Amino acid sequence: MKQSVKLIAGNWKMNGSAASLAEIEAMKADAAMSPWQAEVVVFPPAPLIDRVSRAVGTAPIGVGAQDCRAEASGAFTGCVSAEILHDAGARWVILGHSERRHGLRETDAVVAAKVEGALRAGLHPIVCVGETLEQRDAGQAEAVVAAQVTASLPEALSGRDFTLAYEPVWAIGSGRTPTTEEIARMHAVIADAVAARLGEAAVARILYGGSVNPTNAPDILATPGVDGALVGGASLKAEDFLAIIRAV
Ligand SMILES: O=C(CO)COP(=O)(O)O
Repeated sequence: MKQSVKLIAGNWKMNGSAASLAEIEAMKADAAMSPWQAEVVVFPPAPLIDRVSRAVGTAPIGVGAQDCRAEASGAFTGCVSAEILHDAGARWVILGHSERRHGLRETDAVVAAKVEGALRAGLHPIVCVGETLEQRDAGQAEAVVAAQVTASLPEALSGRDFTLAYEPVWAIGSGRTPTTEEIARMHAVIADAVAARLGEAAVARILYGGSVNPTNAPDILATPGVDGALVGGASLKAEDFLAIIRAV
């Protein structure tokens, strides 16, 4: 059954240092003041996962990684497996982010293999999909996103709890977002594609990501079919991220 609690995920991307632990402390203080209505997870760069996990302690903040290698171990210099991330304290992993699909030419098949790796290691996957501006302008957005969903989700997800994130490539870091009607429509397309791929019983939380900020978060989070947000830039400062968490 789909979790009714919304998920607010903070993707730090290639930002952060030991000084970022102060943001975790600020989040913990806020959570201790009054309970959040959302599930909250932060995704620091891999070398910070251990320290962030320790800083979180028993606070209601999940910790995840921004990517993993599909294999469990081996001669893959510079790569990190889901098992290693789990050992460091991660319980979540973002897979198929557009900055990896487009910047690093990661294919749907590679993403699907990484999802299997995440499940094997006990990490909860957040699989990202989204169209480019060219694809949107050509009227292909829904077909592109549905095809990404179909090809990025392995059979192994049947009956499992997982998360998808709709992140239009043109909305990431641009200050531009689709209208809430466009977001609602695409989330329905994604839900249909999940059902077609994994069966009617399959349900996943579907997040929206791309230029979410404290101002637009209330409308986006109230949009039908939106089960939370994947936040980039606005997750780096506790003040902004907390405003988005409190918008739920
Ligand atoms: O890519 C994103 C989150 O994964 C979105 O980034 P921004 O919120 O900075 O647009």
